[in-house]
Amino acid sequence: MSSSSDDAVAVAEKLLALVKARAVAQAESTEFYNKGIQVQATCDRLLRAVMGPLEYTALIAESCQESQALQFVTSLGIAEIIGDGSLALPEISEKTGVDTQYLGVVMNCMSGRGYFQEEDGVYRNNALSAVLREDHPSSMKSAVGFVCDEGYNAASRLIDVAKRRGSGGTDTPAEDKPRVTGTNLAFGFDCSVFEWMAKPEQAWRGERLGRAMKQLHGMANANVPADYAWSALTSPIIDCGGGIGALEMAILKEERNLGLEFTIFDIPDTIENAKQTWSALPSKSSSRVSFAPGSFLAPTLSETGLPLGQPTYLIRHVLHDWTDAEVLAILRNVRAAMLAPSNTPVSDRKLLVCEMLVRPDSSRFVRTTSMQLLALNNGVTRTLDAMRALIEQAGFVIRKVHSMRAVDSIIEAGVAGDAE
Ligand SMILES: C[S@@+](CC[C@H](N)C(=O)[O-])C[C@H]1O[C@@H](n2cnc3c(N)ncnc32)[C@H](O)[C@@H]1O
Repeated sequence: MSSSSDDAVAVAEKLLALVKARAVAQAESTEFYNKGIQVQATCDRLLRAVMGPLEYTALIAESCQESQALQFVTSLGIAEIIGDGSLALPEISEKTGVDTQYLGVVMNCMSGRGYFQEEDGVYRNNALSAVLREDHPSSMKSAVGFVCDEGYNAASRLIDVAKRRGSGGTDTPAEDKPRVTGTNLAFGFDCSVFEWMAKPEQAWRGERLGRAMKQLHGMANANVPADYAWSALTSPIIDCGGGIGALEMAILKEERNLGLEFTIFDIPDTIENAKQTWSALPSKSSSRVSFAPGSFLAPTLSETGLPLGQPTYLIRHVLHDWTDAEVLAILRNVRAAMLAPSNTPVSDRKLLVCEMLVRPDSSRFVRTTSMQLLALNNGVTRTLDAMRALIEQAGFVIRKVHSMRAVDSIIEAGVAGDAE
């Protein structure tokens, strides 16, 4: 037996032990969640041990082809076209208007990864291809569209951005580095990806991003509403960069949270989208939400439009979109808004930062998403220490860090010092 197959057997035994331990753990427990992450990492270790460096490297390099096969079938709506029935390749080709031979290669790549059930050239949907359908209750269609289009194209220009920024690491002040991103180079615009997607001609991308975020976080952060004591927060809660309010939609689904009040703060175009989205939702939850347009990066507090002196400020999935200097500017503006005079004692005002953090045992999803955030807007997925340092540098004191059965953690902070 070669030493590499010895390793593979040891890893396979570890994998079996983990799968068995997960099978007997309580489905809603932290242990069950953590074992799932360990199973994923151990499967990958097993693959490396069995395949060896050459084949494994070729697989990683060519995974971009699988990503594009996924995009090909998803954007053509093949899962919807097949529906609950079955279709032969020429029929799918005719309905989608694409070359039969190209389609055959792509479908073969997909069925090799487990998508669609194929028998004698006839395809049916299965559990994997079903989530590519728009009408699936846990659809991943927009997530695939966004990751395989903006994410993929932006990442292909990461190296050009890194070269333009030059060496110097984090010691070189961000203002000395050109503000150019992978998306800027890939799509030819020069503002932030959010401003670009808010333009009327790119509205479809902005809407797709909104759905993609909901789908990806539904998958990776579904337990956040249950694992944090939202109902104990003091309202109103100002959600800075709250987007269309995807978090509020999840939190307000729970009866016990219906006493909370939220203000969604975001750039004006996104606020218009958010208002439209909430106008179609039941009043039981929509009556709990109000809106404030502005920019958390404006040069003065009054220009930001941030609601002032409120008890709770929330920043979710925002800081990872920005460089350290930009994060400090955002946090300092939020701190200034928090310090404005009001009836709530300053010592009771709270900042919540809800973010994905990089840890030594982070999953593959966290690591690939970090690449994507970097490519999209020069965003950085930080370690807890790096995030802590920025929050403290901006004048906050961290009170608690909550881990959840999710890729996100929640950092609770107050204003540093006796600021009143
Ligand atoms: C990744 S999304 C997160 C949305 C939301 N917090 C969530 O978790 O679903 C980042 C949000 O930051 C908003 N944003 C970007 N630049 C902004 C600015 N200068 N001021 C306020 N919001 C901004 C974007 O419009 C977008 O909605």
